[in-house]
Amino acid sequence: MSTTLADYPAEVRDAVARTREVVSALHAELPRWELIVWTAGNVSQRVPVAPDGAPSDADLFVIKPSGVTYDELTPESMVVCDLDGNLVDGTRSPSSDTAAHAYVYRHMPHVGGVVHTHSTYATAWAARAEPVPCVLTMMADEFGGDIPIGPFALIGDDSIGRGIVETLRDSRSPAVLMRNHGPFTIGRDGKAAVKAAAMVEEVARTVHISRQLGEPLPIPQEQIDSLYARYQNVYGQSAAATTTKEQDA
Ligand SMILES: O=C(CO)[C@@H](O)[C@@H](O)COP(=O)(O)O
Repeated sequence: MSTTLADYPAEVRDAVARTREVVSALHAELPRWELIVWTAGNVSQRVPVAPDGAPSDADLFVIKPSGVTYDELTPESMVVCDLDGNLVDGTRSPSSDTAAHAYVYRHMPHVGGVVHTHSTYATAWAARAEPVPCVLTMMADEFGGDIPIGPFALIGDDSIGRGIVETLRDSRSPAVLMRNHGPFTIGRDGKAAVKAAAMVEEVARTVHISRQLGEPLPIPQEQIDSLYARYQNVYGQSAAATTTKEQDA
């Protein structure tokens, strides 16, 4: 007997409804940042079922319905699956990458969001199976080093998800370029994964253009580490910055 959303407590059903709104809105970011053509991309976000929000294999996730154009997407059209990729709620078939997203959520509990695109420059690097070298401070900030290449894998079973996890498990990068296919990104939530998808396309383009006119210069590892630590822990509206402003007020 398959599980349906009605089998979950009201708190989970409410969390699913909120996550449908988030994931539906995040899909508009893919055409906004020119990361996709037609329907060639998808976003998902984990829905923890534990009352304390701790991730577990019992979690659900919300993902795009397969083959639906972004202007047709609504929160109600989003599909809910369990971490085995089984349909829990939805009137349409889930994304063809559902198994890959589910595998990532099962094997990387810290991951709350997954994105897949075929963005042009990142996919061009994937076609050559060449990692994007860390030659920009923005790469050190967001990726902590080179952007790695994952193995060639056919769509539809755990192959792609296994390749994503095996590649990213020991990497600081939130992005992997699956050989001959394109980028998959991860994050603490869907928004973080969409950001990584936008950033991987941006740096893939910049490094491509730079290499047309010469060899980009490497950044020493200790500088990469310093840039990564600052960006991940201090950049933006960090608590430290806010506290300082309050003290000065
Ligand atoms: O790469 C592929 C198909 O080869 C898919 O990721 C892409 O077409 C998006 O599929 P969905 O519309 O999410 O099922």
